[in-house]
Amino acid sequence: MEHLCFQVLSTSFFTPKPQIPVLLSPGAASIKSIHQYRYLYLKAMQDDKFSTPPCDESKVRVPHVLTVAGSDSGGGAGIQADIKACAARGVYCSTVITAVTAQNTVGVQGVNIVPEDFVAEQLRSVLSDMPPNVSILHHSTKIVLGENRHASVNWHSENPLSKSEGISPYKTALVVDPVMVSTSGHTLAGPSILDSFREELLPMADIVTPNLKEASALLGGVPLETIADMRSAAKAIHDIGPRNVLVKGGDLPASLDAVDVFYDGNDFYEFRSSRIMTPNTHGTGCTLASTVAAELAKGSQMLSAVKVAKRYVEAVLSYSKNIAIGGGCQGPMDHLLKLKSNIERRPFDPCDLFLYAVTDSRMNKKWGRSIVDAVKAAIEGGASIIQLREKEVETGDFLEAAKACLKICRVHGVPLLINDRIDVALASDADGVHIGQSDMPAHVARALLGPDKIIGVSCKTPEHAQQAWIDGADYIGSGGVYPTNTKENNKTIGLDGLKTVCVSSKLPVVAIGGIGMSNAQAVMRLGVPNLKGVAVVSALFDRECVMTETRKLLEVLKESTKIAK
Ligand SMILES: Cc1ncc(COP(=O)(O)OP(=O)(O)O)c(N)n1
Ligand SMILES: Cc1nc(C(=O)O)sc1CCOP(=O)(O)O
Ligand SMILES: [Mg+2]
Repeated sequence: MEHLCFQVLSTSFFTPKPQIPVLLSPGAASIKSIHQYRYLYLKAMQDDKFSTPPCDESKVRVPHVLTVAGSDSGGGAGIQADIKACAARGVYCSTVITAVTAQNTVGVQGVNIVPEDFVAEQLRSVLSDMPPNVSILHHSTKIVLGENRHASVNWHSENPLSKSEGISPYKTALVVDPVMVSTSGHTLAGPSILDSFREELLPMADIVTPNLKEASALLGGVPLETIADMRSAAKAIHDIGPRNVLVKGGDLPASLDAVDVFYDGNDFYEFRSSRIMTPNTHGTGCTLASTVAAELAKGSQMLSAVKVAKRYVEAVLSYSKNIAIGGGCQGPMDHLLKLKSNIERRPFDPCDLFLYAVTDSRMNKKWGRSIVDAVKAAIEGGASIIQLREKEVETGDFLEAAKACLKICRVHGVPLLINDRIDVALASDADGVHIGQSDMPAHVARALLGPDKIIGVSCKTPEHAQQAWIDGADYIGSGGVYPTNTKENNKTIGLDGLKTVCVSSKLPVVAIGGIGMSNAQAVMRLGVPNLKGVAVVSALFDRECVMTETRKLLEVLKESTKIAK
């Protein structure tokens, strides 16, 4: 049986309804299925039964891609790639499975094609209930044209919908990514299937995204070796009927960059990205098409959708270039890079607050040391968490310092927080922030930083502490326990004030303000269970040797825990 895998994205251009992207990604189904799909889809567009159910104003509609695709048991391509790419791009993805493959990084061990009727049933299920709410409905289908590909060759003439006025199938845009030749070089479609592909699918497509080999196959085997060849190919494929063509040049010989050529029928656009040397390229085609679908689902125009998809695939490839999944020669990518970077971070442990070193730009200047040197020394001395409190440093320098400090902190497993500056924390990917009562509200910081980053909030009263909990803080900094010269006009709350804050909250607390060798034990002996440590500036950094002072303070703190026991 000859197979032609292709990836299709369809977008409705019914006016005044917004676009509906539909992505067709690698998988298996018969040609009949795509016609059934289009029939159902078009029906959904006009039939009351399928029309969007009422949605009350308070509910939020999400962009939705329906992927009709094959399952890749290895998780790198097909349905799995589409779901992950859509999730990563913030788009809901429902699925119709057209084939189940047994495959891994070594190869494909088996394919089990889902019966056509059951593909159609899945389509009906999704389309009838999760419906053509036209502004957000997206479909994604990856199909293999099977033996019975001729079954619906005359679909257009047979299907009354295709002829009825205003419901031309051409009003539903379709993007086709032909997977005739896989990234691994396997030919997935024989020559006889190409006619049906050219005659039936390309003319319906709004974008077709072949790689070089596929573009060549579509054009009867013309050699494609230069960017000029790619332009000619894009134009020739465009002449077959799709509204837009993206010829992917990943395999272009003698090119340092990966160059893709996009042609919209009027203009050519070249997308260049640096070539990422990695064996982990399985699923790039699916991912590109899924991302185009997802971006269209969000309302992008085609050119912007392609641009964003290119950037996303490049970022995923770069992130995944050294990951090891499976023992075969072509590994998958890891689409959820943003979530992944959060997983790599060690979760916050309240015991991290034990010896909390807070840097100070004036003190570093006074002692002629860089922020990075100050942080290194504090970590060597045993600081368990670092806060960069650099009030007088330019933003660019602060960011560079934060990135450099983060590298050191990660090596030692010490969390790095940024004082006040959510932007610097985000840009440097620091572990979190410390904010005060006059800084950005903690709930806003939480919304910006996401669920994983550490947020500390300064609290002088039980009310502050209660609000910090409500706002999603991870810990409280409470002080000034003693008078301090480091922070101007700081109100001293004393040990009693500290205790009041501690007992009014379940959040872990770190004490701050005027704390050093001479009084750290008194603070720790307060004996409230959620008081986890002391935060110190001048007693560490307004000293000649930061490492020695940190070490000495650590010993004092350890002593205090022994005494407490
Ligand atoms: C651990 C810790 N606790 C309290 C503070 C003070 O924060 P804030 O009130 O925002 O004052 P500034 O540090 O921004 O001057 C802190 N930085 N760290
Ligand atoms: C940054 C800061 N916040 C305080 C608060 O009371 O919230 S006290 C303070 C300064 C702490 O510096 P030192 O350890 O040199 O006294
Ligand atoms: Mg502040």
